[in-house]
Amino acid sequence: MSTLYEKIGGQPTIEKVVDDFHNRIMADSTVSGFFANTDMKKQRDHQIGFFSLILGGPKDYKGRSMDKTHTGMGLQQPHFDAISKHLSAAMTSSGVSADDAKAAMGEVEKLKPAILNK
Ligand code: HEM
Repeated sequence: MSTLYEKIGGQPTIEKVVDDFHNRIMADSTVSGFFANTDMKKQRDHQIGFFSLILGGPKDYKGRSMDKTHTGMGLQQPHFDAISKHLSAAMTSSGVSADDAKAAMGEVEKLKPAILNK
């Protein structure tokens, strides 16, 4: 059975999704401020590694755990919803099918308790 990572087109699609995702985040003033001190080049590498990992692709994520990463940011449900919306839109505009995008967002949804850990 092929993984979601393979189904959506592997590394090239993930790279496209992450670039589009970051453009959307930085254009949204409700969430862009959280990334004011973030090295977006490093963030790009980590996001590509992370999405590969959670979609069943190569396990070469080099970043921190989701609870450690987001702790102390005071994140609330609306922040999570905004970021999820940008990720979902980035997948659709990168050619990921509606079904595959929905399945991928299901994996992201599972991380919510760790990300909104306060
Ligand atoms: C929706 C699901 C989310 C996923 C899958 C996700 C994933 C990640 C990953 C993989 C990293 C890299 C960690 C590292 O480099 O060690 C990261 C960092 C970060 N995330 Fe998220 N995140 C999510 C939601 C959010 C939300 C809702 C916010 C705020 C609105 C946010 C703000 C940040 C910031 C500011 C960083 C960079 C921290 C730094 O500069 O060290 N994330 N996230």
